[in-house]
Amino acid sequence: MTRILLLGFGAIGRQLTGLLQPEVSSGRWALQAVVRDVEAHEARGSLGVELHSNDGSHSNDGWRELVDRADLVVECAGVSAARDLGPGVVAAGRDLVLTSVGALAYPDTRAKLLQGPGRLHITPGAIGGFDLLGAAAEADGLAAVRIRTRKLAGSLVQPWMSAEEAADLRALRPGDEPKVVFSGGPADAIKKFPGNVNVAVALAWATRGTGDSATALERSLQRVQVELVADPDAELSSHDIEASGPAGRFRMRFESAPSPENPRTSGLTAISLAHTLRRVAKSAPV
Ligand SMILES: NC(=O)C1=CN([C@@H]2O[C@H](COP(=O)(O)OP(=O)(O)OC[C@H]3O[C@@H](n4cnc5c(N)ncnc54)[C@H](OP(=O)(O)O)[C@@H]3O)[C@@H](O)[C@H]2O)C=CC1
Ligand SMILES: O=C([O-])CC(=O)C(=O)O
Repeated sequence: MTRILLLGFGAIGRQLTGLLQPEVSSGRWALQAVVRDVEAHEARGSLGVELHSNDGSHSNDGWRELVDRADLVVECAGVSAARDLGPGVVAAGRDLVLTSVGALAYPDTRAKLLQGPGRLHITPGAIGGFDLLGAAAEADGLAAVRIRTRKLAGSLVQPWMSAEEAADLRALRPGDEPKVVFSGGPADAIKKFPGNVNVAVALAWATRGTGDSATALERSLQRVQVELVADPDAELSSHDIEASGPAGRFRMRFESAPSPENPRTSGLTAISLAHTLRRVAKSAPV
């Protein structure tokens, strides 16, 4: 039996649990999750997942023990949790699947996550086409890579925004002009919008090309251009990717149904994560 430990059990963790029922109900995989408030999660329904607390009252030893007992750890909690707890997972020799890929934009976290001995797996999440983009980048075939993400204005309000900025976003109504809330590189974007632009860092990862992963990603993060748009007419989140260079010109658009539990998260993220887990489990018995 493969023991999978989820870090976080929100919209993605819960949808993922449903998607993994074939493996779970056949007894091949067992799921545990680390949450901050076990009672609150039990009230929402534990979906057959064994819940453990990470509310700060438990010693780090409790978390470490869970990691040691797991075959694979899957982060789906957020950039901050990924930065705090991810490095310890790979240092303990466990494989880690990262959903909050934005954690890789921080040089210190990136170095630790890529250091091993546990292996780091990146899920493409709410976007795709990484096979094509990765191949083109490896052949030095890309000179420019852009992503434009559109989301409902309310889902882009951040704690650091002034009351006026937040109110302006919330006041956007269908028919109003879309508002560009960020334009720049993925590293700055993820600092400002940690729950919205993990895809931009994942795109940089996919197009890093060859060579040492940390250095290649650093270069790739400089190349990717991000635009984040509050779109009052958006019914779904969308991601438009354009990559061009000697290999050609590639355009892709992703518009997935929202997560059933969190309208700011694309439902494709958990679907993609389930696929990543199956691929990881097949490539190496964890
Ligand atoms: N790569 C991609 O394409 C995408 C990546 N993401 C990433 O996935 C993350 C999760 O998304 P989603 O499931 O929609 O978000 P949710 O807010 O629905 O769920 C996140 C869960 O993680 C829990 N959590 C946060 N920190 C910790 C911690 N230290 N220990 C234990 N649990 C913790 C939260 O607990 P609590 O309820 O106590 O707050 C919450 O239940 C996003 O923040 C984003 O970083 C999201 C969308 C796409
Ligand atoms: O779910 C999405 O559409 C993308 C997202 O939030 C992220 O990349 O952080």
